[in-house]
Amino acid sequence: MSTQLENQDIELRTDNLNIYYDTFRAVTDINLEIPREQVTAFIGPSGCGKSTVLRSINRMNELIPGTRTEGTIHFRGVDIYADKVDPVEVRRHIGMVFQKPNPFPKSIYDNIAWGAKINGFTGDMDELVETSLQQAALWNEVKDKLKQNALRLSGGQQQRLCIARAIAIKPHIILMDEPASALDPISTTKIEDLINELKQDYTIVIVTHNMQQAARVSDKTAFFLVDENRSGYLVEYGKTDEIFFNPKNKETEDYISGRFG
Ligand SMILES: Nc1ncnc2c1ncn2[C@@H]1O[C@H](COP(=O)(O)OP(=O)(O)OP(=O)(O)O)[C@@H](O)[C@H]1O
Repeated sequence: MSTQLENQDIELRTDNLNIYYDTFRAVTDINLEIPREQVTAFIGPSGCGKSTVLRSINRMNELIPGTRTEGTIHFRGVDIYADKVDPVEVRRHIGMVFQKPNPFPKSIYDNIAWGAKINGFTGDMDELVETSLQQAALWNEVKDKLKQNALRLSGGQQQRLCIARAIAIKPHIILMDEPASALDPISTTKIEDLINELKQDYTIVIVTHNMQQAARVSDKTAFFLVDENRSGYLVEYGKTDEIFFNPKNKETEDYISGRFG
């Protein structure tokens, strides 16, 4: 997939995105411009379609039978749902980290090396493993036990390993679906610090139920609600400071003040 940047500041754009599970329209007319090398947070009550939109960004939704996507998503100028585009290739550019850490039941080293090999990496594997672990702020904790099974790491370490695994493929975007919700406060802080570091090199989109977390880590925030048909829609999208402290929309204000104020 050869990409071309339309606008250097915009990494990805959705236009009139509608996503269905069979006949149920889970989200309606989502129009978003995700800025490059910044953090965008998706917030809103349960069921408003945050994860659905997130998964559509790297075509993970298609792995769920009965899903249908209308509208377009352009990543660096390329329509990622076009017929000629391979979804596996899309996922190489747009990686994902899930709510529950899901390392492979293999060594720490192999967790990183395996994905890179499958994706055709032929360079110095030791170096890739080290730099990926360093970027994920895990290297110092695991450098002496790279052959140990990853499942023996703590939950927070496992999640940073999953981030290292995503980074090793050298994506442009990392999608994170509630990446810290299963972790203790100290591990959560580490993940948040890491997100702040990573945005120097990556575009990050994060779903979170934690308003404080959205306020701390994101540059832009998208607030979703459901309409009378239970379909999710975008109420307001803008700079995080404005969404939290000076929202334009009454519904945003009510939600933020109820959950955050
Ligand atoms: N695999 C699926 N099959 C059918 N319906 C689904 C599926 N996944 C999600 N939905 C429905 O789509 C809507 C949006 O769900 P989604 O998980 O995207 O919302 P969310 O805002 O991420 O919720 P939460 O905050 O609880 O994770 C909901 O009505 C949900 O029931």
